[in-house]
Amino acid sequence: MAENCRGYFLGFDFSTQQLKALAVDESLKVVLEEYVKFDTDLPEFKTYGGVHIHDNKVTITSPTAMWIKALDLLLDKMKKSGFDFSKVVALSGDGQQHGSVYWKKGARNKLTSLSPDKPLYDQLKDEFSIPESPIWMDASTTRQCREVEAAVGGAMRLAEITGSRGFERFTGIQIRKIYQTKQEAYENTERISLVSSFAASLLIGDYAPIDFSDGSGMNLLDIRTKSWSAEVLEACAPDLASKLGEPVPSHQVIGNISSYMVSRYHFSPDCKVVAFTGDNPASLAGLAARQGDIIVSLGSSDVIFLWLPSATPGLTGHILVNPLDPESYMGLICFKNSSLTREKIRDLYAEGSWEKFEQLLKAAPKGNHGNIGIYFDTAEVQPVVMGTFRFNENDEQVERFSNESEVRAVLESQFMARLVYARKCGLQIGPDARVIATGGASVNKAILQVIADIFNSSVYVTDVPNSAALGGCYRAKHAWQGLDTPFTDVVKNHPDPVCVASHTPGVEKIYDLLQARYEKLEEMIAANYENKIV
Ligand SMILES: O=C(CO)[C@@H](O)[C@H](O)CF
Repeated sequence: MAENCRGYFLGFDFSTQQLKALAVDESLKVVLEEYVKFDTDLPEFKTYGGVHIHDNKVTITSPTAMWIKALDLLLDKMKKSGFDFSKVVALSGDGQQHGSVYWKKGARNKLTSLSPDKPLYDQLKDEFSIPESPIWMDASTTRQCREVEAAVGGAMRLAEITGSRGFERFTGIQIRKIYQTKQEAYENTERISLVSSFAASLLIGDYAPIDFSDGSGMNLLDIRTKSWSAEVLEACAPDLASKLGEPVPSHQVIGNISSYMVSRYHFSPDCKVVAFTGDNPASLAGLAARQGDIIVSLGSSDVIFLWLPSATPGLTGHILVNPLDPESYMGLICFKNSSLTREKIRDLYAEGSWEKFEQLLKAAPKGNHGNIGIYFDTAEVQPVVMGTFRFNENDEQVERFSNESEVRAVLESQFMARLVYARKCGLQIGPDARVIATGGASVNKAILQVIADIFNSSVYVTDVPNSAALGGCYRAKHAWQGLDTPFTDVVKNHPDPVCVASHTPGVEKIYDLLQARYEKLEEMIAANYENKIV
């Protein structure tokens, strides 16, 4: 493929709260950034944080058609801004992991014959057998987790095959619930996409395949053979393989842009579309991460992930196929109570101001006088617990802290939890490890300082917070240049991460003790509350 093309590389990020587009030129200079925020730009869907939280508080979905309308809006905004679509030589993208889209019978006929005179939304909004897509925040499927684990020989066996034990948000588990509770709709479904492959389908004008990396977040893909595990599919729902299509390597060119996009937005008909993947695998690419880096993504979910040379599945966290090298892997641990929880504490105790939040944080000493607060506004991934729990230095439960202690407590407990689970996943943070922060909250230096102190490591950022969308650009460029070009060459102009926070000498004594208390207190609340919510 062309070496030094004079074109653009475009990346889409279908995340929980918004749809983003980023484009770079062949020197990796950003030439476009555009957004559609679901709650405010598409208020007719009445989402909060891009989602619908159902009355039982554990069923959480997003309207599939909202994502379609967001793409119409985004492309129109790009067109109005004068973006030259004809210069895009390759594109890719990502979607929030685990979410699923259910195309009803006959939808493919519509998808492959779209009229360029009308928006995608007008033509596709009624083509889904399940109009509300289950997404990664859902925690209503604990029973299905245990059923699928039992069917294949236990939690560890499921982890050995698919890289994870049964997790509530994982797609295969969600499909089992849909088969059990909406069987007619399931049988009226001709294709099940992930959010990533659904987005790619809108761009190629046909069903796009699921890639190995995002497919690793389904409890369905055998992460060693990179094919659907027949026994796990059977444990979830009948005739599932025909609805999923064949998975492909994440670097695969899956086709050219659709004639709809050429006619309506003047893309070049030769524009290549590279398989879309999950948002976290895309960030691994967008950060130009290397083995040894520890990525802390601070967004709607906080996620820790890292490049792994081999698969080491366990009962904590997840092993995914690496999006940049199908023979390598990616370790990942996800936490649901993240940015929205931090924002809630900011609104409750810091008058809604990050500046006030930072002042209060500094007013409380590191270690917070021994106060520990655990804030699970929505059922957490691990443990599956919901509620707010405050403990004083004597491990006595209390109703409330001072405002400054509430602020410090939410950050210290969140990042102690992240370290606890990362260690359970086998993560070792060596003296020269780079902790690279990304995501919306990575612009908040106060938060990064807490991470540096608790992780006992320096924290770096790059100046591109939209690492997932940027990962789409980089992956498109890699496929365009040809896979015999090492990815490190493709991203050689990527800005080096900059150290923005260093560990405070001596605080490890404080946090070693606090961390040990945190683990015991979390185990105690989990024992008392596990699964009481479903
Ligand atoms: O569930 C997650 C990862 O396993 C989340 O990070 C979602 O990908 C967020 F969209």
